[in-house]
Amino acid sequence: MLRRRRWIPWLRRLPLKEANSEEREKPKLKLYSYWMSSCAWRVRIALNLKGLDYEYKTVNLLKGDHFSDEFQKLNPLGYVPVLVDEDIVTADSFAIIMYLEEKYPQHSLLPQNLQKRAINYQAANIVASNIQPFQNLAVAKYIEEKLGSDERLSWVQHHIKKGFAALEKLLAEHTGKYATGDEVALADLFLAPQIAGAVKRFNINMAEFPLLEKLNGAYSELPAFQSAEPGKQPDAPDNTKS
Ligand SMILES: N[C@@H](CCC(=O)N[C@@H](CS)C(=O)NCC(=O)O)C(=O)O
Repeated sequence: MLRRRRWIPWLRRLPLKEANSEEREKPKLKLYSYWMSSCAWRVRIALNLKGLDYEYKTVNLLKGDHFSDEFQKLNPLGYVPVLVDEDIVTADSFAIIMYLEEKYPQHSLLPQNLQKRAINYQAANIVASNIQPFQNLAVAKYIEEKLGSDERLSWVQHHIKKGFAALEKLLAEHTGKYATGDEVALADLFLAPQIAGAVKRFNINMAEFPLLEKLNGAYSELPAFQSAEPGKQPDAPDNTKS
């Protein structure tokens, strides 16, 4: 005779319990980063703001780790940063931050106001598309080889100043304590590393860019920004540790 299974109410709770323990065992996020990389720095700020723990994987750009087959499987362009979240691999800081924003919506980086949101996209992309690519290691090295080291510096400075001048105008009517108001948003994650790098690495006089200089002061007081700084990273040389 076929015996009908008795419904045992507590069994219903089992899958939920399993899901919770799986959740706890989830591998941490992995960030492929290099201490000096301004692009990885943007993502480190996003991870900190969202309170996400991650494993730091060093890709030493000066030793050429980014040319290895292993790394190029993660990003065929061979650039840091790359984020691995279980089986999802994302390269490019903008793409990674948008991915984090969707998957981990806590501490949103996108203002509700559409105008502010659009300004955030624009300002972030001025840094990501119209400034940083001109100072990128590979490009700067190429300019130096072709034209010499003086030209390398003036090339980079020219593009930083052009971008900064545009940002000063763009943000003038939107800025508050941070780029587009009194909340930290997407643009700030791109501006902080770019301004700090301009001052420390490329000798830019920020007196020409008072709005950006003021923002830089505000960023330097935020713990999420501080712990993303190059000198705080595990692969930073001892003499740069802060
Ligand atoms: N658009 C990319 C750019 C990535 C990029 O240029 N990364 C730099 C470090 S900031 C890099 O890996 N450079 C290696 C090279 O130039 O060979 C992003 O935002 O992630």
